[in-house]
Amino acid sequence: MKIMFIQSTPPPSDLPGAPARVRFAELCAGYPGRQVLHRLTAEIPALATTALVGPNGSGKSTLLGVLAGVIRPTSGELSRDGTRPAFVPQRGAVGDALPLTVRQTVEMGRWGAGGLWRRLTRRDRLVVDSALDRLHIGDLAPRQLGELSGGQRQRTLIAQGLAQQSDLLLLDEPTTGLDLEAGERITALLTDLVADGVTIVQATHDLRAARSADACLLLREGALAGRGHPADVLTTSALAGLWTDAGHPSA
Ligand SMILES: Nc1ncnc2c1ncn2[C@@H]1O[C@H](COP(=O)(O)OP(=O)(O)OP(=O)(O)O)[C@@H](O)[C@H]1O
Repeated sequence: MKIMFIQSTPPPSDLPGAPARVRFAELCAGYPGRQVLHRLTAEIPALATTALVGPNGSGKSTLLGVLAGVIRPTSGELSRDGTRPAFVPQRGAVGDALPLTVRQTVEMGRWGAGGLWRRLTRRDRLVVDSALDRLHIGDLAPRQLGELSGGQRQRTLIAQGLAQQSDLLLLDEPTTGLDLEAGERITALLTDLVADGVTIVQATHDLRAARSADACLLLREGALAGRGHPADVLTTSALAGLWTDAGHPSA
């Protein structure tokens, strides 16, 4: 898919030698009456993990929304070939009170393949089983979402994303609020998914997770404050400058 608003030169590569899964140039986007993203030019390398980092309100979720195709750019150029992206929302955005089991939650990932509430096919059920296994939550399948720990719920949401069988997985804060071990398990899992052919983009306040990514986009007030390898982007001085007034991310 390619949306063109303004012609501009292609952006340089964030991972030298790596093909891009998504490119955008001079991209502007936001909400009615409120522009949030200002002239972003970057690319998301294919078969790699990219971390979107920045203070609260810097536009990370909005950029994920643009990449997911649910927020339409107001100007600029966006090119995202390949399958429809799968979006994994913030854990907190999924209500505790929803009367859904883990399995039903993962099955919702198949709705896009054939519409709401349709009967699942045998193939759908196999895809769901495989996503549950991949996230090691097969034994939790009958449990209610509201009974799960933060890490278990996060794995359920990622399984729902995997069930969409997209080659582009967009995650909003997948490790934020988890303890060290649960966060590291999620990070390791995302790395494994890349080896399976998936391109990962995650918005995160978790600097450990961001530093283990292959590429990083640093946002400040909706503009790009840095892009490239996390070691080059997430420097002490860059972070100190960004978070002076905005509180600190988790180291
Ligand atoms: N639905 C909306 N309508 C209007 N403005 C919005 C909407 N969603 C977010 N915003 C505004 O857009 C700006 C960027 O928000 P966004 O959620 O993209 O930031 P973020 O970097 O993901 O923040 P956080 O780290 O707190 O999740 C904020 O000023 C926010 O108030």
